[in-house]
Parts: sequence; C-alpha cells; structure tokens
Amino acid sequence: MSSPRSNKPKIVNGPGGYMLQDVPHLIDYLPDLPTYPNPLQDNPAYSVVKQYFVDADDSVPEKVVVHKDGPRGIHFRRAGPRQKVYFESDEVHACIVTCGGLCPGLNTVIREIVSSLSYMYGVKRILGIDGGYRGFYAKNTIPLNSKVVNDIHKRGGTILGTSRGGHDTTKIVDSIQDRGINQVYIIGGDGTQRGASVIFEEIRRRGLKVAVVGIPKTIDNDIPVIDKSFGFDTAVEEAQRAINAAHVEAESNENGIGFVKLMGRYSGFIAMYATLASRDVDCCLIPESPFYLEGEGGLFEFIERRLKENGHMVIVLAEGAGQDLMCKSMDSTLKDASGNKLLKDVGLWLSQSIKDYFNKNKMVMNLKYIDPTYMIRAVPSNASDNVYCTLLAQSAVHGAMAGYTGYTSGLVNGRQTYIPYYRITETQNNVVITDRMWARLLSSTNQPSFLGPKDISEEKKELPETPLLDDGAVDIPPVTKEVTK
Ligand SMILES: Nc1ncnc2c1ncn2[C@@H]1O[C@H](COP(=O)(O)OP(=O)(O)O)[C@@H](O)[C@H]1O
Ligand SMILES: O=P(O)(O)OC[C@H]1O[C@](O)(COP(=O)(O)O)[C@@H](O)[C@@H]1O
Ligand SMILES: [Mg+2]
Repeated sequence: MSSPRSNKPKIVNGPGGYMLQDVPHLIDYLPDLPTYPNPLQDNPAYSVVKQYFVDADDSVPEKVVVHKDGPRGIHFRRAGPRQKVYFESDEVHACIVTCGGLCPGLNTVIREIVSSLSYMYGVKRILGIDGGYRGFYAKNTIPLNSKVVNDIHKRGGTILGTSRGGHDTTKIVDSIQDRGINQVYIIGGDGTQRGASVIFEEIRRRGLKVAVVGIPKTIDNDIPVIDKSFGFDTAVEEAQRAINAAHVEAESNENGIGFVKLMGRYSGFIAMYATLASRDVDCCLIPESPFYLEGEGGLFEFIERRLKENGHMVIVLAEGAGQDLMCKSMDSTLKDASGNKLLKDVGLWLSQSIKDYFNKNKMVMNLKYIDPTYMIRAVPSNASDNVYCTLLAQSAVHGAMAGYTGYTSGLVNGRQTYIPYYRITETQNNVVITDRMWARLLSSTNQPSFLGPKDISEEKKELPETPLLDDGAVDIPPVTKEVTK
C-alpha cells in the first residue's frame, strides 16, 4: 500500500492472483476527515432499492474471459453510492469543465452531473468552467443548476465550450483553491485525462480536500480499458447517413465510387464499426492497417477489379489512414495546441490519386467524395448514449462524494468502475488488425488485407487485442500499442 501523499499506484493483492488497481482516496493524505451518512438513504426514489449502496469490497474484473487455471487478474473498484460520504451537501462546491474535441453526449454528461449533485446529494453550488482548461484562469465561470441544464441533452456540442492547449497546472490549481472548489469534474479525452492527472497530483501535493474526477470522452474511442466511449454509437449511426449517400451516388453512376472520409486520428474504430454496420462498404482504410496503391495486391488493382465485378463501390477512409503515403514534401511535424499531430487531408489526396489512375488507364470512373467529419461529432447523442452518459455521470458523482479522487469513471465489462489515471493515460486504444473483429470486417467487405505474411507475424508480436466490445478473442493478453504524438 502506498504512503500518504505518495504517487505510487495503490495495488491490493488477493488470493488466486487477484489484483485491485485501486484509486486514491482523500484520506490517503487527509486521514482525519469526518464522514457523514449518505443522504440517498432518505431519498424516496432509492430507499426501496435493496442493497442500493455498493459493498466496499466490490470490484470488477478487467478481463471477464479467463482460463480454468488462470489467475483472477486485474480488477477495478466498482462505482456507485457508498454508505458514508466525505462531503456535507452544503459544503460541496463543484465545477465541470469540457476539453478537447467535441463528442455527442457532452451536454448529457454535464446535465447528469448537475442533476446527480443537486437531486441526489442536495448540492447547490456548481460552476461551469468556460472553454476548457484555460477557462479556469482566463474566463468567467457559468453558474449551473438543474433549470439551466434542463434540456441541454437535446443539443450537440457542449454548453460550456471547449478548447485545446492552455493547460497551466499551477494557474488551474490556484483558481480551484481561490474559488474554494472541492469537486472537479473533467470531461475529455486522453489529453484531458493526462491534464486531470497532473491537476490531481498538484492538489494532493498541496494537501487540499478536493476530489478530481475524470469522465472519458473520445469520438475516436482511443481511450484504453473502458468498453467504449460515450457518443461513439451516435457517431457510427450518423456516419451511416454519409455511407448511404455514397452508396446511392455510386450505384447511380457508371463505375461510380462513393468515397467517405470519417474521423479517426490514430484509431480506426469509427470507420470499422460504420463499415460493419452498413454492409454497403467495399473497402475500409484505417490508420492501423497499412496499405499501398500501385501494383499487384494494391488499392488501385482492387478498385479496378471491384468496379469490373459490380459496376460501383463504396470506400470508407479514416482520416489517419495512409498519411505516410502522401507527398513527403508536406510538413508532417505540425501540431495542434494540445500537441496532437495535425493531419494532412488524405481524403482529397487519395480521391485525386484514384481519379488520376483511372484517367491514365483511360477507364470511365465517377468518384463522389463525401466528408462528414464534423457532422458525426456535432450531433446530439442518441437514446442509448444518453442512458450511458447518465450512468457515467452518476457514478462519477457517487465516487467524489465518497471521497475517491484521482480517477476516471468508466464502463468495464458492462459495469461502472473507478479507474486510476495511469491506466487511462499509459496507452492508446487501437484496432488490432490481427483480431477477429478486423477479420469480420475483411470478410464483410471482401477487401484485401494489404498485408504480407511477414507483416501479420510482426503485427501479432506487437499488437495483442484491444476490443471495443467482446470480440471473442480470448487467448492474447491485454496490452495496447503505444502511439507517440
Ligand atoms: N500531457 C498533458 N499534460 C497536461 N495537459 C494536457 C496533456 N495533454 C493534453 N493536455 C490538455 O488536455 C486538453 C485536451 O487535450 P486534447 O489532446 O486536445 O483533447 P482530448 O482530451 O480530447 O484528447 C488540452 O487543454 C491540453 O492542453
Ligand atoms: O479539428 P479538431 O477540433 O482539432 O478535431 C479533429 C480531431 O478530433 C478528433 O475527432 C478527436 O480528437 P480528441 O479525442 O483529441 O478530441 C480526431 O478524430 C480529429 O482528428
Ligand atoms: Mg485525444
């Protein structure tokens, strides 16, 4: 067990190879904090629920598929309300911030944090931080209550605004301290969770009674450990509209190609799931799966063959795919304000390359390029994402009220959990092209893998599985690929 104020991971080992990767608690560095009965015990809506409070020993396994003689493996603390809380209702001064790119469901998460705090725990003081991390020190705050957030879940985007860059730990923690904020809810992707982790470390170093809670947001689904990120289903659904349009255009023209570019900087999950859902896609190109254009087994040959067979085709491309194939003279070292690599527009480049190839070979071809990039993340979340966001927000609030801190609230194997930051920030979730899910995609599109046997064995060595949902892959340990920015 770690000592007070130590930033070593809290690990609890148990029999049969059980390991709990626990999250920090305020009493790790403030051991004398008083506790109070959870006000939920008097809430008429919850008092009828048997065993409503989560048992202190409940934990959730990271892997549900185990071998008979294998170890019990890594577990995370189960999320949910506790018998005792470490904050009195009128003591709580909470704030919420949204950072990074947009994602469907942001407003729902904001709404449900506000509702959980006010309706479940009687909290009255909740602030919205305007425009991401820099809003802590460079902008005014937005007072939030259940009335203000009442119908925001029907809108896309975030009512709080968002931004990249601007993470100044000292200024942010100074602002938290000066305003007397004691619960900080930080909604954002991998970069944001890294930022939350350093904010938590600084708060612990200063010995403040402040719970720091991350809520994972990523349209790209590139956050590890969690089953999937909120808004992902909505984005995949929205992408169907573009793919349908591409199919209609392709079918109606001689040698028609419908070409759709989707988001996915390093991870091709949106493209993969949109393709699998659609069944109209002939070829899906993602960052994790290298491909080449010319010659035998290349993309051009495949397109030509598919057009000859079917008279039309649909291509889905994730924006991070094929970046290496593009003109070397273009500056590929440019970064955005958060340090993420700025991508070149591979969609325009590849569609032009395909046109050039068919012109050169004097073949008729009609390519229609559709770029719905921002449309799929700017829409409001769908019904199932709304429910998901609600549970996520409630879990985040229960954890902070119970004194946990320095964690990301996330769904693991269908259960809400508290995950220590280091597990969220150490790796990135990627499509593993030697997994069954990618094989399912290849078999549904009947596209070539563009890989030789050597590439496959290299890939197998490097990339064990990281499923979005249960992909049936049981025999490879859960390690993800490290991606440098
Ligand atoms: N390593 C880091 N340490 C501290 N803050 C970071 C770090 N990486 C990113 N951030 C901050 O997190 C916020 C969001 O990051 P970004 O990468 O743009 O989006 P996302 O959180 O969606 O990945 C930005 O304000 C950025 O400055
Ligand atoms: O133009 P922006 O706002 O930087 O967003 C573009 C990027 O945002 C993403 O949708 C997601 O990135 P984040 O998870 O960092 O928000 C990427 O797929 C895309 O490259
Ligand atoms: Mg990111």
